[in-house]
Amino acid sequence: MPLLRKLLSSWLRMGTYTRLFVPIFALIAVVVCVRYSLLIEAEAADANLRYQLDAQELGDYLNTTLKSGLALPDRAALETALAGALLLNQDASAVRLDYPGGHLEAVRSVKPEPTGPAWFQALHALQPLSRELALSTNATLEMTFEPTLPLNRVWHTVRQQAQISALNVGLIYLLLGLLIYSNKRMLARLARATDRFQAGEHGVRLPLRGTLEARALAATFNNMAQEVQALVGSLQRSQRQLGEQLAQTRSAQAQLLAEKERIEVTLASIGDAVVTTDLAGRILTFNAVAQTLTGLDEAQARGMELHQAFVLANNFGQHSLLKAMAAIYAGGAVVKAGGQSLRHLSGQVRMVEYTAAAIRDSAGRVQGSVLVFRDVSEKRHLIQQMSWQSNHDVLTGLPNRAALSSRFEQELEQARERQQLLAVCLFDLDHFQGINQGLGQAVGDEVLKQVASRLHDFAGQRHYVARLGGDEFVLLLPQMDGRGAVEQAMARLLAALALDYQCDGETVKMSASVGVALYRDGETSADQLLRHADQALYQAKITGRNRYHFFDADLDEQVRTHHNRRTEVRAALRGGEMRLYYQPKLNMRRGRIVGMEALLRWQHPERGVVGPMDFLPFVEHTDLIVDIGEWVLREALRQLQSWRGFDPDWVVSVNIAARHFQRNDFVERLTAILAEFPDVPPYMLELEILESSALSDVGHVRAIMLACQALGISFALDDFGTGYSSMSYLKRLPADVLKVDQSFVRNMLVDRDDRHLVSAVIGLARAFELGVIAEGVETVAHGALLMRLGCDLAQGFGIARPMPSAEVLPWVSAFDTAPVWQAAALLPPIAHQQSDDGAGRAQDGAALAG
Ligand SMILES: Nc1nc2c(ncn2[C@@H]2O[C@H](COP(=O)(O)OP(=O)(O)OP(=O)(O)O)[C@@H](O)[C@H]2O)c(=O)[nH]1
Repeated sequence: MPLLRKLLSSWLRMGTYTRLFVPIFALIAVVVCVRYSLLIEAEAADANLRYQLDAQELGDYLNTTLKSGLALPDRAALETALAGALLLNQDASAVRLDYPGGHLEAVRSVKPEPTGPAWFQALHALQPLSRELALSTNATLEMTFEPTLPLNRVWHTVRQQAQISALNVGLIYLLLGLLIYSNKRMLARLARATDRFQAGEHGVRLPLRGTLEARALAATFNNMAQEVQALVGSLQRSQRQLGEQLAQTRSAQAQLLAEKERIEVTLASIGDAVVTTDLAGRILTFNAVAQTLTGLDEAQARGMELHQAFVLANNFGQHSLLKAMAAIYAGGAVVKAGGQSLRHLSGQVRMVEYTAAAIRDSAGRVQGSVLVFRDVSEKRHLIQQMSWQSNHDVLTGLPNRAALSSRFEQELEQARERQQLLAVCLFDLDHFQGINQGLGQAVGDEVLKQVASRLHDFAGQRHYVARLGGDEFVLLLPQMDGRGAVEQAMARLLAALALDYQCDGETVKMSASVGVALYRDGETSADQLLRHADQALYQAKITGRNRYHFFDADLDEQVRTHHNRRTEVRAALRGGEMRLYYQPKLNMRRGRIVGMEALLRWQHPERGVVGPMDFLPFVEHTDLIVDIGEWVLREALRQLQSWRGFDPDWVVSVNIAARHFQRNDFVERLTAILAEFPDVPPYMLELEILESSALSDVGHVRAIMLACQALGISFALDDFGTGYSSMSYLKRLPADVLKVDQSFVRNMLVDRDDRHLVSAVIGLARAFELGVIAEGVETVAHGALLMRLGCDLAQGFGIARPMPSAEVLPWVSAFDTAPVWQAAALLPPIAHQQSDDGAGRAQDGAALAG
């Protein structure tokens, strides 16, 4: 029993298919055993019956057959009969005849082999037979039978049946197996789909195929999956919504927290004092500034009534505060008050302004109040300071332009009413820029202060002095007795201003120029008077400085013209009407163009091309010349950028005005301009400065030249020979090239002095190892003489006129060194001391040119 239970329990643990197969197999085995034991039994019985009958029949046959042989007795016949008996019955193994004449025996020599297996033989379903027959004539016949053949037949039948059965069973198992396999596959698909579904793939579906059951199962699964998917979808949606709501709530919470924190931090760090109270006026919060301004800390202040902590020094202020707070608690509007004196715990009083407002809940009900106040003592002070500054010049302490303007109106009004003389004197220091540049800004400031002080001392109570800005001052002299008195005053003042200035232990020399405009009567404005004084000042400046000049109505027109011209030139520069023309520079001996001189032209919309002499004089003493110079530099560099590919050895020279060149920031700005054209090497640029401009401050000019040369730029001294420079000056100026002025070159063929001068300049250049170029070469004869004097470089109308940039390259390409130049180059040089003779020979050159 325990074994049976054990078997049952292990069977129950098996899979469905194994569980199904085991009983079927057992059942089939039992059926097969029963069926084949019955079959073997039936077949053996049948075979036994036939076996017995065959033995019986053989006995009967031999009884009959042997009778005649025994009667004779014929031994041979008997033997034949016995042998035939073995042939007739295959089961008979031996036949023995005993008769009175002897005995005979026939034995089967080859016994049949059993075909069945050993176990079958062991069944002994048929036994060997032995029969004895008593024949008539005292003879006995003994027959022996072996059941081998009938048993083989039984085994044959059983085996055949077994094969058929095995085939049947095999087929049944196969079909069953197929059925089970397809079910198993379906279940596996279901299991996979279920797993995927479980893993979150809610869109998974089973294909509707296979057996009816499989399709039904797939449909059921699919329906279920669909419903679950819909369910999960809606669950996820609600979860998402919930999540979003949660996130919103959290973010709102975070915002609220941040807001709260911000408010707290703001309250703590705000520059204003903030106090909040409840409806009874008791303090709830008291920020850091409130604590500083009142001297109370928060713990002390909390719970106090507002007016006990926020104590206003005067009774009226305190009373107004109480009234305002009562109105606010009753729902009143915001109250602002300025100029209140707040008493600190220490007794100190500060100026404050405050704003009080109600704090309301969401329904609009008043919950308390907030009082914001700030210390305005500093602000007041600042306002006072600003008001002073708005009317005064900070450096000198004198009234400024704004203050002057209102005072000027008053003085003018008074002069008009009383018919008195009012003198408007505009002072400008002479070459003040030089003080800044040479001695520094601080010394410049000090000089300005001392000038202001001297003017102020002179002005006293009666007159009025103001600083307009820079180094310009205005002095108003009201109630003057006449032009003579003004002249005397000016002379005295200029003398006072020309006295030495002591700055930081240094003695500074400085003078001033004054422009004076007089108001006698009539309708004129302060602005106009100042303009007139300005024009007079201009005259004082151009007539030598350190002097006064009275406004002259005749000159007014001329100045006005200058002013208009300046305006026009400025507009032309801005409007893009300026052009650069280029004049080629030729190495006459080599017949090669070595560069260009960039020359400024104004492409006037009405007047056509205007030369620089017609407009530069109006602007050369103004900063406009700097703008023009920088435009020229940029334009020349832009042009060089495109010519670089044509000839990288060209040098383009640009004229720089003295005012531009001597500016403090010249090198800095030039560096910046060069940086805008990184493809142009600085050695392609040459700056031409007038010899005369270089003479004004050799030290300064030299420093600028050296700084530019460090950048790679070269220098030419223009119009050389006209500036009367001394050798020592020339020695100090690091020029690269001297440019012989065209006025000498032009006349050198006919004027001996000029020829001497040209020769001297060339000799000077040689002595100082400088390059030399001659301008004004109008004929080949000029060139020939220059080459003979030792100057191979030249420019002038004889080579080419200045031309627009677009014409330069075609001109250079077409330029052909005429044979006359080459012939001239072959002429022998003239020794400098022999230049007189050379002139004669120069005539040969002229002849050649002709
Ligand atoms: N130290 C100092 N310099 C100033 C101040 N305001 C302007 N400047 C300089 O004053 C100079 C005024 O120069 P200008 O009047 O144009 O020229 P200048 O050298 O006096 O030459 P002229 O007037 O033609 O004689 C400029 O260089 C200004 O930079 C200042 O407050 N302090």
